[in-house]
Amino acid sequence: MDMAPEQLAVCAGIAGLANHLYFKNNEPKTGHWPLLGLGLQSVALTAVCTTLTPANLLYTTAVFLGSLTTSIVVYRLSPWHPLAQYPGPLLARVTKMWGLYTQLSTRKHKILKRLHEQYGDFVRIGPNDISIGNADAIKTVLGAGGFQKGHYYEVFTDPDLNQPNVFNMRGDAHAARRRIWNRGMGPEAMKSFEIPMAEHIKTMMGHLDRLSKEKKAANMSEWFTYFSFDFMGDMAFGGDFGKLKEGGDKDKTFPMLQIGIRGVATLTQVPWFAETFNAIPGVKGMVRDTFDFARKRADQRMKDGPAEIKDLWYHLMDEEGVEKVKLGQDEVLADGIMAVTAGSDTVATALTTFCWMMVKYPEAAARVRAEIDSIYPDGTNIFECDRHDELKFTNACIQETLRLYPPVPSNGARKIPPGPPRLVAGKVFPQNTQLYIPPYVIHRDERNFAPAPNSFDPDRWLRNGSGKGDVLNQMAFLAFSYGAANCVAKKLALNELMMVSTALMKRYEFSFSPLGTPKQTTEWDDSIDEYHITGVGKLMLDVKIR
Ligand code: HEM
Repeated sequence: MDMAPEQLAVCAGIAGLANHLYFKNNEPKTGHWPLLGLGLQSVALTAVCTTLTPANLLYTTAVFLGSLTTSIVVYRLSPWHPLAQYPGPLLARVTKMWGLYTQLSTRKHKILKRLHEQYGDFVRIGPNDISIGNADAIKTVLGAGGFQKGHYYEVFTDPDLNQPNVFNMRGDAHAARRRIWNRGMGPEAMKSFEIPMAEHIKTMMGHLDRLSKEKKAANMSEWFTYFSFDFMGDMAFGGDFGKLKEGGDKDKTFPMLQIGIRGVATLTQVPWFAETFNAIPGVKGMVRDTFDFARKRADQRMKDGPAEIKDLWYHLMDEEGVEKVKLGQDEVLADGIMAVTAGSDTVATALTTFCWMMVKYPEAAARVRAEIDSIYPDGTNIFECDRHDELKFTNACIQETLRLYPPVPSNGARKIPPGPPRLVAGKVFPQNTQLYIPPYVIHRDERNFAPAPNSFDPDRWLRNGSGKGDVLNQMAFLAFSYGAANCVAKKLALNELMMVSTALMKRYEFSFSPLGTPKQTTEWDDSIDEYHITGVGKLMLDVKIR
């Protein structure tokens, strides 16, 4: 057949529309097969309708893809789209490329805050994605009977191991894995983890003492990263990674890890591309190298066998022999890697920000020190967590730090399940809508925390909403998320934050070093990068032993 160009255009146009209809109802799970399918359709259309020459192929492809793209764009912007009533940036409503841009910008939390100020509680931040800035949605979305994690989380799987982990499992599988984790986070475990925690803090303080004597500034974000990473090694694999001992990162674990985590965070916006990306030669090998530190520790752990302190490996491998079905080694390794990535930057960011706050607000620091001195007068039992509850103001400062700078500022999305539309905070959402409830936005909303939601006011936690004009909505504190998939290690993380801060505030006075440390709040805000979790830039402090 040799069609006229107009007839060919009509056929290619119809094929484009048909493809849109198909993809609308069958969301692709990979990128390569649909892309290959589109390419083959162009070739087939050209060959069937006319002579297969490069010029004809180009013409058919242009019309075919043009029709497909136009159809998608028009539908997504049209009043017939089920999310048409929700406002948002034009580009976000049309394409996930906008989400990709926000993720790559590392400023997603700030962008979302600005958008909520502009558009209100419900903002369309993707063709099928809504960000909710209203705390009334928390229980429905994240609480018991809430929604399961969306596509966003699927990419948090190491392609080399190809095993899901507690972070991206759903439903019964997630509940079963959480049960094991919860055993590893019980009171007995909390007590035993105090030992390696204290040892690492002492090692870190050795370095700080040295820097103090040499009158050299300490990069606190670096020291806290070494601390949290080493401690996660103990907690997950029964042994640290040696970063604090060596006082550096000679084998360059962190730059590799940073690239890996940032890459995954980017893929959350285009999960269908993850499998394609991982199929690129060399990618799996790169991932393997990135997490080699964990593999080495796991190998060592298997050689060593269980130690007195029961680590996560002990529980997940069921070395106690209480589970009916045992997990495989790769499944355990996947969770171990997840523990290290989930528990390192989060804790390091929180500690660094706390330190920054203590230098920025010297009156608060003086009150923290006075409180610590009153509970631990001679400092001998400073590493015992039992009396942390008595440090009311110190706890309030940590809470306020986590409120203003939640280490997971935007969180991932939950997805409305197949079936009828669901009501969330008075609005209706159709199946497959991805819903975000960003902590950074919720925490800085005066309906939840007033007065001055953007200011550091630790006393708000002590007043507990009782002051004139005070609002303190405990339900809206999302630093550790909420519900069945909240932070499994919340207690452990708080123990770390309290133990480090009490020990350091007891022993040292900190001040901003002249070496380019962010001193203004805006500068500090700008030093924080979001890539699902967050990382902070350098915090150079001069350290004086008290
Ligand atoms: C200040 C420190 C920490 C903060 C603020 C924090 C915050 C969070 C948040 C907000 C989530 C939910 C994320 C989401 O749904 O996208 C989460 C989940 C999780 N966190 Fe933490 N975290 C901290 C420390 C830790 C530590 C030390 C560990 C150590 C193992 C850890 C392990 C996990 C795991 C495994 C999950 C996934 C739980 C699940 O999906 O069931 N976190 N964390």
